[in-house]
Amino acid sequence: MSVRISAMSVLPPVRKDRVIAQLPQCYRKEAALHTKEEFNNKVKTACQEQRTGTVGFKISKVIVVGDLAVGKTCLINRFCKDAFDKNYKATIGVDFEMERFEVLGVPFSLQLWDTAGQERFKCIASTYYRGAQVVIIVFDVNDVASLGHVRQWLEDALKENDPTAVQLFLVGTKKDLSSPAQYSQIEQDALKIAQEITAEYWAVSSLTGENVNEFFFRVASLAFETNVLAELEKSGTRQIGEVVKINSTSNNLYTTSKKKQPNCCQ
Ligand SMILES: Nc1nc2c(ncn2[C@@H]2O[C@H](COP(=O)(O)OP(=O)(O)OP(=O)(O)O)[C@@H](O)[C@H]2O)c(=O)[nH]1
Ligand SMILES: [Mg+2]
Repeated sequence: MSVRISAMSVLPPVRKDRVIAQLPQCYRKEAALHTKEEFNNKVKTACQEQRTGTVGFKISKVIVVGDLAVGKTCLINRFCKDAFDKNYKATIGVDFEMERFEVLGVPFSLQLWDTAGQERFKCIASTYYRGAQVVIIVFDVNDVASLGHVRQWLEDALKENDPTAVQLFLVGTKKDLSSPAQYSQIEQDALKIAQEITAEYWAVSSLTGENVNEFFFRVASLAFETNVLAELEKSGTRQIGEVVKINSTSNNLYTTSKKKQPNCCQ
């Protein structure tokens, strides 16, 4: 497909450690968006046959929300810069990072929006919530109150988005600071909340890096899978990447364009 080749030649190649060839597994089967071991077959075939349409050009918007100082910025910095700062510097409004991946041979990008948890910056931050395909709600596994505020963060994030089109993750941070006994206690509550709000649950440490890459790879993979499936659905019987024949009896294009677009990407 000529368009794809030209786009790939403009962009620098994706980093070797951002190449995803297998579906990364969930953290807890009890609270996962799905528990399949491999990428969806339709998705695999579409990628092999280069029938992924516009997915290769897409940038999925991911918003990261949660109480102040739970570790949102550190989580993003550990993944994007492999860095950790032990000093707290509040995020004012928002920051964002771009991460490029290659999933099943197809380029795919995440735009990670790091938002402020502090009340006084919240209204600035919330203006950036719109158009998110993924919402990551962060809490501190050593701070029960931050877990208690998860539903409020969810409500705020969903006010700006189509709840049916959003993939939700619940992430407990600072795992390095909790003892196994303390951790397993809060995990019970977190799993319950994750199930109730249909979120996938993860626990990480940005200090040690535990599960940070695994988590973001999982986010990229599930967002990618959803995008390809939406693209396949949109194309219906029409083959993505093929020339669409338009003639007087064909209203194929119009029916396609009337369909609801997935609420992702800007
Ligand atoms: N031990 C440990 N400390 C962490 C971890 N993640 C973050 N911290 C510390 O927690 C504090 C707050 O981290 P931030 O990432 O700035 O928190 P935030 O959620 O971005 O805060 P706001 O921007 O105000 O919303 C900092 O002092 C970090 O060093 C972790 O995994 N382990
Ligand atoms: Mg921050």
